[in-house]
Amino acid sequence: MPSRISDDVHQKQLDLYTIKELPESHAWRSSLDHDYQCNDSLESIPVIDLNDEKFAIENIGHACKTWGAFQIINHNISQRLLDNMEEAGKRLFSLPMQQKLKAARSADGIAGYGVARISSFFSKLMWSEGFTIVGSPFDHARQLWPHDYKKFCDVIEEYEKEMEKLAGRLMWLMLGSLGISKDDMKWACCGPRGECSALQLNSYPACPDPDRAMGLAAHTDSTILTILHQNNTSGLQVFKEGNGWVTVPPLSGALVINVGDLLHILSNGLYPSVLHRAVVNRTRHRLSVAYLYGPPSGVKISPLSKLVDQGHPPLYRSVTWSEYLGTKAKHFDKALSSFQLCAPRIGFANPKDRNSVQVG
Ligand SMILES: C=C1C[C@]23C[C@@]1(O)CC[C@H]2[C@@]12CCC[C@@](C)(C(=O)O1)[C@H]2[C@@H]3C(=O)O
Ligand SMILES: O=C(O)CCC(=O)C(=O)O
Ligand SMILES: [Fe+2]
Repeated sequence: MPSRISDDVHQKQLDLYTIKELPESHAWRSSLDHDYQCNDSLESIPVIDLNDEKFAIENIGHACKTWGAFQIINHNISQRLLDNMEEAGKRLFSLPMQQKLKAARSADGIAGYGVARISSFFSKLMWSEGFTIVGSPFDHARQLWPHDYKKFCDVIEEYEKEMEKLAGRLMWLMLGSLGISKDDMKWACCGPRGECSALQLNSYPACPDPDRAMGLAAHTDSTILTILHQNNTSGLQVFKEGNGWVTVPPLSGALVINVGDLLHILSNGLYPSVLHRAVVNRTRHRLSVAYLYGPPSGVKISPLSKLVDQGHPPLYRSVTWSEYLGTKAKHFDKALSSFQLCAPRIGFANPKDRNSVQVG
């Protein structure tokens, strides 16, 4: 695993839209590096129709076990809202750099504009910029558009509201496929939970040397589940044991669902969190919006008692979301295993370091 690197370069955000040649600071590898290649010839993550709930539960269970990710269609999020969200992201990232920096994420903060938070674990920089929203985007939006922030705030508010409903529904479908009911997990049924999520807007400008660059390095999300909207440009890849890296093709109107580390813990390792990354492209700008869904802040997450017995001891100790996020921020891909109680039954362990920098 890369250890945390603390130098100045990670605080700097270059204007990637104007660079004509890949700088050494962003060159992750030689274009001949086989570890980087992706294997798209076989299969991709399942596409599940939520209109057919009975089939959906079965298919979701299978997808969570085998891929840790799937796409959904007929999810009831309107195309209008997805388009508006994409438009809001474009409007944000196309601002001049000095304007975007007015909403920069502070050194110890979570929300705002900046390089990928996981950058500090790598010696090379990623070919992307991000904007994180936790709760209301009002303060940052006002800094970005002092006279015209309402449009952005309205879209974000509607998007967060709709995503929260969808995330709750998906959580029950995913847990339902393990035989878990609302009675087994009382904490998840309580009232409004606006504070249990974050919205991450990612922008990947066209890159002059995409084979040597990295959009967003391989990681798992520290969530129960993540709902990802990608524009019509591919870039997201998921890692499947036995297959390697597999592209998730953008399907118009579909949303990508990732199993996060907290569902990995809740399911006692039955639904492993998915390792994923974003690669970049020579000609097209890519945009993605991730809705990161977690439990209410005070709730302790541990393997669900229904999934634990003498033959299946709990594999993880309990942890709150904020404790987990803190551990992830410090230890990155060692976070999950640091909560492990004993050796896992299934094949999952910390993946080999697939982000290692090989220059040459
Ligand atoms: C709720 C969160 C998950 C996240 C850290 C954060 O506090 C807000 C940003 C999230 C994100 C998005 C990109 C990938 C990721 C690993 C990162 O660096 O920032 C995730 C974080 C996470 O899941 O740990
Ligand atoms: O851009 C993508 O497809 C991936 C984004 C992502 O993994 C994230 O925001 O956590
Ligand atoms: Fe992610």
